Amino acid sequence: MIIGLTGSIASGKSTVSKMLKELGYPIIDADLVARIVVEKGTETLETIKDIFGEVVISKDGTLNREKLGNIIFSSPHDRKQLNDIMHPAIREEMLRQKDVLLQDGYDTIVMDIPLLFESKLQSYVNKILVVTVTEETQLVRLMARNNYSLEDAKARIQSQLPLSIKEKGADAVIYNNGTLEDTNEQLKKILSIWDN
Ligand SMILES: CC(C)(COP(=O)(O)OP(=O)(O)OC[C@H]1O[C@@H](n2cnc3c(N)ncnc32)[C@H](O)[C@@H]1O)[C@@H](O)C(=O)NCCC(=O)NCCS
Ligand SMILES: Nc1ncnc2c1ncn2[C@@H]1O[C@H](COP(=O)(O)OP(=O)(O)OP(=O)(O)O)[C@@H](O)[C@H]1O
Repeated sequence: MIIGLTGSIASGKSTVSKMLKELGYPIIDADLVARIVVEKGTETLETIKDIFGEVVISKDGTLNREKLGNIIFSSPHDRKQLNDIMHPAIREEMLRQKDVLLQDGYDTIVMDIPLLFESKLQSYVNKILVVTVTEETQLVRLMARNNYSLEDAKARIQSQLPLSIKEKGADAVIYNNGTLEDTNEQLKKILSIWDN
């Protein structure tokens, strides 16, 4: 079974992903894959440089993530351009990692895909698990974790589909406003139902 783990920025995907890893599930992390495909020397990074200019490349030749993030999170047009460049490479690498895990004998794999709904990847997974929080909780945690201003935090939240829509498209929802123990209990209950 392929579980698609998603939510929105700072809703708690990585937190739940860590819990899944501790329970022995292999994880394919789209955000990590998104870092692999733009490593120094990749074709994808060259294309990003051609489109967005040297301004998004640091002195050591690596991607200046903060500069590119500031550009794309405030411009839907630039964000679409970046997605068109990066998403095919991300999908290819995620599917490669999935095949390796299936060959290694895993029968349940977790794909942590923040943009599962935005990129219409529902057909890549068998079950969709959405981690959701209230907007207030999301803002507070995002600003605390990344030291973003309220404006930057809101720009990033608004660059993704609302959690209310994702909850409707989920096979199961984890409400992550409480304690980590509470979230863990919800996760284990969902897995016990799915694993039967
Ligand atoms: C623009 C980049 C370089 C900024 O890097 P930075 O380290 O500052 O942010 P990070 O990667 O941790 O992403 C922050 C949050 O934004 C989300 N996010 C990333 N890209 C996008 C996007 N194109 N649209 C909406 N949300 C996004 C991430 O899932 C995460 O929740 C980076 O976000 C990126 O490469 N984005 C394009 C690739 C992508 O779409 N990744 C999502 C995989 S599903
Ligand atoms: N139940 C919780 N109680 C308190 N803090 C939490 C809880 N869940 C997550 N957090 C904290 O909130 C922040 C966001 O959580 P996390 O990084 O798991 O979200 P995410 O969805 O993976 O975010 P991103 O999409 O940006 O990677 C982190 O600092 C995390 O430690």
